This record gives sequence, structure tokens and C-alpha cells, in this order.
Amino acid sequence: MRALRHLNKYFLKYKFRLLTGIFITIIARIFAIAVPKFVGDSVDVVAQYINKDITDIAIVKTGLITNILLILGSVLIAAFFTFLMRQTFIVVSRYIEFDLKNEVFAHYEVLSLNFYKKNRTGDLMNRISEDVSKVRMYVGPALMYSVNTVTLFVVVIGYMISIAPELTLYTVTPLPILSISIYKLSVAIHKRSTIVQVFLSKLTTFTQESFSGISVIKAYGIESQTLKNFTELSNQSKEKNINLVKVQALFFPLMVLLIGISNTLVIYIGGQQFIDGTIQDLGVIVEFIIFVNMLTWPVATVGWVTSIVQQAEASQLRINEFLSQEPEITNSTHTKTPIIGNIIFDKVSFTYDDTNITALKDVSFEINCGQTIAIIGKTGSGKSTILDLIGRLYDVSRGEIKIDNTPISTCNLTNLRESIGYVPQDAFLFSDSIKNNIKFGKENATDEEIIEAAKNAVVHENIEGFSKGYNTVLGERGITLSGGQKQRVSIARAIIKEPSILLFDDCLSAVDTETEEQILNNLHKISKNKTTFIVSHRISTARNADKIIILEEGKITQQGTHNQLIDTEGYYKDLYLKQLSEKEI
Ligand SMILES: Nc1ncnc2c1ncn2[C@@H]1O[C@H](COP(=O)(O)OP(=O)(O)OP(=O)(O)O)[C@@H](O)[C@H]1O
Repeated sequence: MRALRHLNKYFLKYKFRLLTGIFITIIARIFAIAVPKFVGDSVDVVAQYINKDITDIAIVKTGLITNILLILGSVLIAAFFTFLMRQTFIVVSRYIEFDLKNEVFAHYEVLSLNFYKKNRTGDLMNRISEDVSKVRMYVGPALMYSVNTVTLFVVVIGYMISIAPELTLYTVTPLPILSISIYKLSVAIHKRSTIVQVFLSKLTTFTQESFSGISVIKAYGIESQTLKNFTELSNQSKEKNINLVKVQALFFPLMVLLIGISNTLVIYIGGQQFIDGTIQDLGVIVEFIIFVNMLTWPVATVGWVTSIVQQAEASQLRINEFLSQEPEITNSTHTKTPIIGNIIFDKVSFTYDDTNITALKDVSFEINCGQTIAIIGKTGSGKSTILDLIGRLYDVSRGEIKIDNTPISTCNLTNLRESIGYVPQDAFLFSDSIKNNIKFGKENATDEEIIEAAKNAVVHENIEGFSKGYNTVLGERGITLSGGQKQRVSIARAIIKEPSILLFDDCLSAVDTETEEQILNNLHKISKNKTTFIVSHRISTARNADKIIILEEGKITQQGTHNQLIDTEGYYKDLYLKQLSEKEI
């Protein structure tokens, strides 16, 4: 139960609703137990008439009608309060589910990239959806049934003891057996349904991947093989489902059996006690039969609730495990740090924790606001890492990065990230309209600003070509756009923000050289008072930069302007000559 303590703050938050729920439950149960009493009274009236204790049929009729009306009234009031009971408890559980989901999501968002590398996306999604749902079962139904059971027990058993103590003992004896059996059954059901869930998610992942990669499947002609794999997986899933159904099928028969045993005991022992005169009224036996049936479901829920609490405990433990993780990168100040964009890398080294790869070694350079720096180097030489460090997605392992002469770690993180326009290597677009994808960079952007940004990114004409223009909705990961179009929408999203620092990570690789030139010209105009980083493999992208740095295996091997570098032997000159000859061919 330790993990579940995390939820106490929410119970406290909704204490008034919960207390109302408890109060309502008590009222509902009191009215519910009135029903058996009136049924018993009706039987007594009839029995007295049969025994000739009452001879006037009119008295019997009046007694019966009064009891029927009282039963009807009690049932209606009990039903109304039961409705209110569900409204309070279940509604509170939905509120808590909402709060917990938000808490987990907000925490996920502040966690550093390393966290996302260490944990699979499916796991993150499971904890925020399935685990939170299991916890909701604890704060909602489990709590409601517990309050209901306790209230019913106190009220009903108290009443039963007051009218026939010995019969009460015999009647309730089988109930704990019912409770334990249901508990055992619920545990078995849970175990098997967890396995079913695992297979279901395997099946979902397989299907999703098959549809995403349908073009590859078709191109390689492996439809039948894929179908065979699917059938195999689906067959295993079916077996697990059948195993689950086998135990589930025992649930109701077991309940009916135990209710039957209790009813038989009431009739047998109650009958004997009536014969020997321990029980005076026949109505008591009828009342007890109704009570036994009333108690059966709450008793069964004790076992069910125990299993729900155990599952919720396990789920909350998993949720707490993530909630207790501290973000590695935190904001060290709440005073605003306006960012101008003068950046210094001073002997910066960086090693990735998980792979232990030292991506940057003693990297030093300086760039001022208004300048453009190009980073060129072979794949894996550390170019993207430099950009990640500027956005403080990671902290340096050695050395220091200064922004406007302030160590990056002491800059206000929110201000820093707000002043960066980042275009990643793998342009990611959301499943939303093109307009909203661009606006993502500036929430309150006007249509004119969106068009302006798209024009600067040289994608306006492409967008206009779509029948729905800027309102064209993009599929998953922007599948309706070509690679180059995605890159340019992603550029528009970065420049609309008008940030002080622009980071372009090889984001012109999928556009032709002519379009690239247009984009670079536009960027040149709009980045006059900004600091621009352009990572590229192409000389054409880098040649007009104020400074070019060449990275090889994490080290800067050359730096200078295009003219300086083509006059110096090294990687840049070799690349220049190679690309020049390719162009001539
Ligand atoms: N998130 C990461 N976790 C662990 N290691 C990483 C990570 N990202 C990059 N690396 C490693 O760090 C090194 C530098 O990678 P980086 O992405 O900075 O290179 P790059 O020059 O941008 O390459 P490319 O031109 O292929 O994009 C590589 O050896 C890479 O395997």
C-alpha cells in the first residue's frame, strides 16, 4: 500500500465529494435493508391469517398494500441514492485519473533526453494510460465497493443479529469462503489477462509496423510470409484468450453455488428453529434469504477489491518510479536571461552516457550575433551534438559553453530554448494541418506571418498547390509530404519564431541545389541579427558562412572562411574538389 500513498493528496483534494459519497452510501444501504423487513412483515401478515390469528381479510389486504407501498418507496429511494453514490465515487475517480495523467505527462516533459533513450515509448505510454486506468479502479470502484460493503455489513449484520443471532452465524459462515474464492479467481484472471495484454500489444505492434512498411512488404513480395507470421501470432493470442475465458467462466457459477449453499442453510436451520420455536415469525426466514442474497455481491467484491488494490499498487509503483526521476537538466534561475546570441565553446568535451561515445573532444570556437557558422564533417563526427549542447539538451562533460558571456548552465533554460529555432535532421511534423505545424513555432502567428515564413522556406508554392492549401492535414509523421517539403515546412516553423539563434541540422539535404540556394539567400536576409548554425555535408550550403568549422571524430581539425579553407590542404578542400567535379559531370 506504500506506493498508493502518492494518491492521498488527491483524496485530500476531493475530500468533500468523497465524504458526501460515504454519507450517501450509508443512506442508500439503510433504505435497502428496509425492503427485506417489509417483505418479512408481509409474509407474517399472511401467516397470521393462515393461522387464524387474524380473521379479517380487510386487515390483511391493508397490511399487504401498506408494505408493498413501503417496499416501492424504499427501493426507489435506495436506487436514487445508489445512483448518487456512483455519481460521487466514480466521478471523483475520473477527476483523479485526469489529475494523475496530467501529473505524469507534465513530469515526462521535463525529463531529459537520456530518460527517453533508456525507456521505450511503449512503456511510457503504458504507464500513462493502462497503469493510470488500473489506479483509477482503486480510487473509484474499489473505494466505492469497500464503503458499500462495510456499510452494508454493519447495518445488515447488526440488524440480523438483533432478530436471530444463531441463524445469523450459520448464514454468514459460507460468505468468507466466497470472498477468498473470488480473490483467488481474480488473481488468476489478472495473471491470464496480463498475458493476453502482452500478446495483444505484440499483435498491435506487428500490425502497425506491417501497415507502416506496407510498401517494403509489397516491393519484396513477402505478403504471404507476413500473413504467416501474423497468423502465428494471432493463434498464440487466441490460445491465451481461451485460457482466460476458462477461468472467467468459473466466476458466476462459483457465486451461484455459494449463494445456493447459504440459502439452503437459511432454509434448513431457519426452518428447524421455526419448528422448535426459537424463531417466532416465518417472515424472519424470508428476510434472511433476501439478506443473504444482498450480502453475496458485496462479499464477492471483497475478493475482487483486494485484487484491484494489488494491481493498482503494482501500477502506482511503476508510475512512481518515473515520477521520482529527477530531470538531469534543470533551470538554475528564474530571473529572465534575454539571449542575444554570442556563443563561445571553450574546450568542450562531451561523452554520451549510454554509449560512452566521446562525441566532442576539446571543441573551441566563438560566434557572434549576426554571424553564420557552418559545421562540416563526416557522418558521426559530432555535428548534431554541438547543436544539442547549444539547446542544452545535454550538459557538457568538460569545458564550458557561454551564451552572451554567461555559462549556459546559469542561463534561464526557458529563455534559452525560447530563443532557439531548431530544425532537426529528421524533420518531425505532427498529424495536424500544415498551418498548425508552422504555427507550432509561434502560437499566435497571423496567416500573413505563416505565409511569409513559408515563402522564406521556399515551400509556399508547394503548399498552395495542395487543394486544401495551408489547411492540408498531414498524416502520421507527415507522410503526405516529400522529404524536401517536410524539411522546408520544418524550416518555416523555426524561422516564424524569429529566434536569436537558428540551428539547422543538415536540413537541406533533401532539397535540390537550386532551391537550397534560394533558401540560403532568404536566410541570409532574415538572419542579419541572429546567430545561425548550419550543419551540412555540402560545400554549397557552407560556402557563404562567416565561419566554417571542420569536425573529424569529435575534434575541430580546421576552421576559417570558405576562401581560406579551399586554399588549405585538408578535408574541406578535398570535399570541395570532389563536389566540384561531381557538379561538372
Ligand atoms: N543520442 C545519442 N546517444 C548516444 N550516442 C550518440 C547519440 N547521438 C549521437 N551519438 C554518437 O555520437 C557520435 C556523434 O554523433 P552526431 O550525431 O553528433 O554526429 P553527426 O556528425 O551529426 O552525424 P551525421 O552527419 O550522421 O548526422 C556518433 O558516434 C554517434 O553514434
